[in-house]
Amino acid sequence: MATKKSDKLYKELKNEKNKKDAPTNDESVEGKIFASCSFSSLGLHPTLCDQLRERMGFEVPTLVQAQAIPVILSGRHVLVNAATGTGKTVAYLAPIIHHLQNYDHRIERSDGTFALVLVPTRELCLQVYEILQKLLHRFHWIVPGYVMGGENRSKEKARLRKGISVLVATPGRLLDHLKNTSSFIYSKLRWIIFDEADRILELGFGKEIEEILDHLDTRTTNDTMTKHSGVSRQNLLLSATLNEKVNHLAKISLENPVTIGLDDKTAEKKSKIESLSPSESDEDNEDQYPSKIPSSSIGDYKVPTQLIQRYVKVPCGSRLPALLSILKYLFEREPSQKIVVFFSTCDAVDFHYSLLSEFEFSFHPQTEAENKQMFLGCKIFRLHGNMQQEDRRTTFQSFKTEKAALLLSTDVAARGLDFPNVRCIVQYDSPGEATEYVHRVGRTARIGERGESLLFLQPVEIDYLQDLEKHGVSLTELPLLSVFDSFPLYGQKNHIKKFVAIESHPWVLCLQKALESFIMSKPKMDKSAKTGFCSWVRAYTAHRGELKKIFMIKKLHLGHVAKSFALKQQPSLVGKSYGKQTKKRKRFHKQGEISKRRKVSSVTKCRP
Ligand SMILES: Nc1ncnc2c1ncn2[C@@H]1O[C@H](COP(=O)(O)OP(=O)(O)OP(=O)(O)O)[C@@H](O)[C@H]1O
Repeated sequence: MATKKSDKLYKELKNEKNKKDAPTNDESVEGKIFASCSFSSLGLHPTLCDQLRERMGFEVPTLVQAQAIPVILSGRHVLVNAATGTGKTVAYLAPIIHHLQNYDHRIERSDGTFALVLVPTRELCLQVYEILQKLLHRFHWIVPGYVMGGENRSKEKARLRKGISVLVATPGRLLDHLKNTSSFIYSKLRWIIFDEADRILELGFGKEIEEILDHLDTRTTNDTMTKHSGVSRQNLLLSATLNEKVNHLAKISLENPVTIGLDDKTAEKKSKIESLSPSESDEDNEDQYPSKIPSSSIGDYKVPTQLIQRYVKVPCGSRLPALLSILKYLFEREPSQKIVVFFSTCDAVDFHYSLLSEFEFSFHPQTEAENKQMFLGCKIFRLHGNMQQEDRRTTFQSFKTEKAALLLSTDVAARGLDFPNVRCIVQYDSPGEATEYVHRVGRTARIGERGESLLFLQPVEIDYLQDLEKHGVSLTELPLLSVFDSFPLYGQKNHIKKFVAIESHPWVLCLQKALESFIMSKPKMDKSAKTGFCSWVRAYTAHRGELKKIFMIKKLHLGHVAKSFALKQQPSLVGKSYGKQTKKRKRFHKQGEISKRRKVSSVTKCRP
């Protein structure tokens, strides 16, 4: 029951942030989303422009589209780095469709695949495929298709045999078909696009990508030559966080690429040109377009300028009541919205999903039983990599169409997914790498819309803010006590001392107690909480590099971690089962399964 007082607090925070972020003249270009030109002035075919307007509702191109489309039309290899939600998908699909529909001889299914879009996740694969379908509505002879993990191989083989002109794929399954589906024709392949290129590599697909490039005979033998002959090839790499990790991929797949958005000065210059004709864009300016990602791009990541980014400092033992209170507060402030909460593991998603779907609470204990109601009244979804493919697909589609809902997810939803009307991103478990922070928050504030994000940090993790700062990302604090104060307890508003600690706030104590009783009364939930706890601890110890110094399990009180899963047990009790699992794992490793297991666990964490 968020009150007017807290609404006022929110508005004040927002105004403060807006004042701070009000664009100066210099920044206005950066904050701008749309270009002041038309799709047709970029050189796209009139039918495609009609399609963009009528079917997609796109009147004018975004800035990145205005910059990228002419260059891609010109046939140059391209690296695109632009903030999340700025329209990169259409930026690469539109020029490809333009060329395909323009061929002298209409392309046929028997010609096989002309364009290949590689994406890191299944959901992104489906999303790109759907956009492709819309764009191809009037070009029925150009056939879109997809292949991805979790789908029926034989059905995919049959579709490939018939012929797919533009194929969207996840790397593993694509490689499988390249090796095993002899009827898959790709001799006329002209485009390879790596959407979310850095993530494809982070997920450990580097080897697969090299093998794919070898199969497609498209790997560069040196900086300027490709092995293939005949069809001219054009490769494109895109992400909001292209960084030095992509250099190797860029080197082996791109020839003299044009870089868009990597160097702010170049981007600004290009944005002023806006409608650049293909002939003006290329060869003469080769020096301007290095094949290596410039180091200036490595420091700062681009987040949407209108995004309000905040953090809350929450002691470990109060994390769960804090999460529930914030979610309730956000939905009461704006009932018709969507919120995504990110967790570090599949088990943590499952636990919180069951909890939030079942937890009832009485805000007026005097009349307890009859007055119990669901703590959150909204629809709740979950998404992670251990779910059945069909459930993943249903969740993805349903959450897209819902007007108000909550999605609990692992990083499987962090990249590229475009859910309309998501107003807030909550990062309950910290993302680790700054790149993942950027992509997670990028699920809101898309295409110039408003959005806010909230990062949960424990007091011992506060240095993570400095790590984000290094990448040009700065956050302001949300005063959590004001959120708690907004909840009436025992039928009245709290009248508590002003500077009470979070963990001793009456609302927090009351909610924690109710949560613990609830978990104790449900053996299934109790089991799920313990599993969630164990995998959470494991994930916490998996932070890499510099982040290891910030996210140190040794600094945490495991009893408080257990509390954050509403577990009353002493940590030793829960710790025993964790210990047992660790021992079991060690035995398993000794039996020579180590490499296989590592692969599985990294998949569970990274491709969750
Ligand atoms: N020219 C346009 N006019 C209006 N809306 C557009 C335009 N181009 C794209 N969009 C919409 O903008 C949203 C974001 O597009 P898209 O998913 O391609 O962004 P992105 O830059 O790839 O984001 P991410 O980096 O998160 O993958 C989508 O809902 C898309 O339909």
